[in-house]
Amino acid sequence: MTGPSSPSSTASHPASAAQPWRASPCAALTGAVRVPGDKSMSHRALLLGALAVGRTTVSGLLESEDVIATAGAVTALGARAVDRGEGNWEIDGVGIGGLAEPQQALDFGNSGTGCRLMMGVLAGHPITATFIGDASLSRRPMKRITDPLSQMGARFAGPEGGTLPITLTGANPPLPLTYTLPVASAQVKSAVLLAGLSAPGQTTVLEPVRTRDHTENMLRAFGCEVAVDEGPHGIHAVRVTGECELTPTHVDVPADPSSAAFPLVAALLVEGSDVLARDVMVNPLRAGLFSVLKEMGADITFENERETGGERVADIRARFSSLKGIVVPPEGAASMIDEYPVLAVAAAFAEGKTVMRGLEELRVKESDRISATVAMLEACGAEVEELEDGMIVTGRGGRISGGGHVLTGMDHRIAMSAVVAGLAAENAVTIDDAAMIATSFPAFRDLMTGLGAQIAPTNG
Ligand SMILES: O=C(O)C1=C[C@@H](OP(=O)(O)O)[C@@H](O)[C@H](O)C1
Ligand SMILES: C=C(OP(=O)(O)O)C(=O)O
Repeated sequence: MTGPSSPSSTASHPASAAQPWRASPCAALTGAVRVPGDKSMSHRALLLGALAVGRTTVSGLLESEDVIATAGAVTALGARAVDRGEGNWEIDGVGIGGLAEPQQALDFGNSGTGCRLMMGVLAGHPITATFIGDASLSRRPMKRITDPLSQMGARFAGPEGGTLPITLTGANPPLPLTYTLPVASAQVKSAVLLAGLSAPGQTTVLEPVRTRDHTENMLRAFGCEVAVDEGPHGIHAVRVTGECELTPTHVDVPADPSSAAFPLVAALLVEGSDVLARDVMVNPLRAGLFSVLKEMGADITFENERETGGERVADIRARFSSLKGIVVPPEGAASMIDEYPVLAVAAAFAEGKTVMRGLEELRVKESDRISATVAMLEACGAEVEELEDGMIVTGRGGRISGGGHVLTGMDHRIAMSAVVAGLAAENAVTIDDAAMIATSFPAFRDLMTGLGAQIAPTNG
């Protein structure tokens, strides 16, 4: 690919804005919290709202940097996303095919989901748009998206390696496609389905391993027919029929299980703790962490299980527990893909070996999350072995020493996991930069200190 030169100002967090923190051993964490709205659903609510005809309303939208980048892109494309305060948003949708060419490059900051799903949306629009992001997003692979969307007729210009900046010219109309996912990725699945909305006929994504199905669920809520069936060898086929009209609706976004993981794991590790996380989305394709922790002996209970807006929701209670190491089933990786860094922290406090494999995808997240997690645990005095596709953590069934300094590598989940380690370890843990936490969980420190955590900015 050839195309635009590197963006001039895409790093949302220049080095000068680094925010070093110290997380110190604390007494019991107690209380009830409501972590912010689910990130995956928030991106999708904005995108489907933009593609509907008329006004969609959203409550509980996650107002983090990643999601705000998507809201900005939606508005730059002519579908106004308006903040009505306290997580309530309105999106004035322009209909499938109705988005306008943006005046400037679309900057997705640190967000793989926003960027990749929007590529799918715009692949079905006869317009040209340039996608840029911060240093982390500019390293992440985009060929996984541009390959299927090229088969649908979209054109891409960008660096040979298939990274941002990329200029996309949409197809008019795109061709329907049947596509087998080469990696277990809900972002790739969603990009193809979203492009398929503009295609005359049926677009099918074949999933050898099931991934989060929020795009499918939310498309149904907007009145679009999505068929899911299980074929030979357990391969799931997800089909959308294009050229439909999306009807505006109200989306109520439940709390994000990937964010709830941090206070809940901290409660398991800090002696005497008892924490309740309210309204957490527990879609089985997202809730793998909680099953694994229970298998490790965690005292975790789902209370008040119910359904909200097409998704299962529960209040989750976690109490201090003695954990034991297990072999984490690799086939469940997609259902907890963002939770491995904090699971690895829990494993470091468990008795015995926890084996985590089948995690190649972790190498292409905001950081190389296998290397970054291993380095984090080593800095905190834990025993860990890095594997090509995962890691083995050996715990001694008690507190780890802590006392280390963790490099977060522009990765919010490494930063929050290191904080959890510091709260439960024998000695404080410092992190070089907490700034990225705002990409998914801006209120993290306030929420955690409200439970009794000791987390403070330092002078570096
Ligand atoms: O579709 C989504 O909302 C997401 C899918 C996952 O990425 P992959 O599709 O790359 O696995 C996950 O890591 C990301 O945080 C959110
Ligand atoms: C991988 C993540 O997000 P994204 O791919 O949207 O950047 C994450 O939030 O852990």
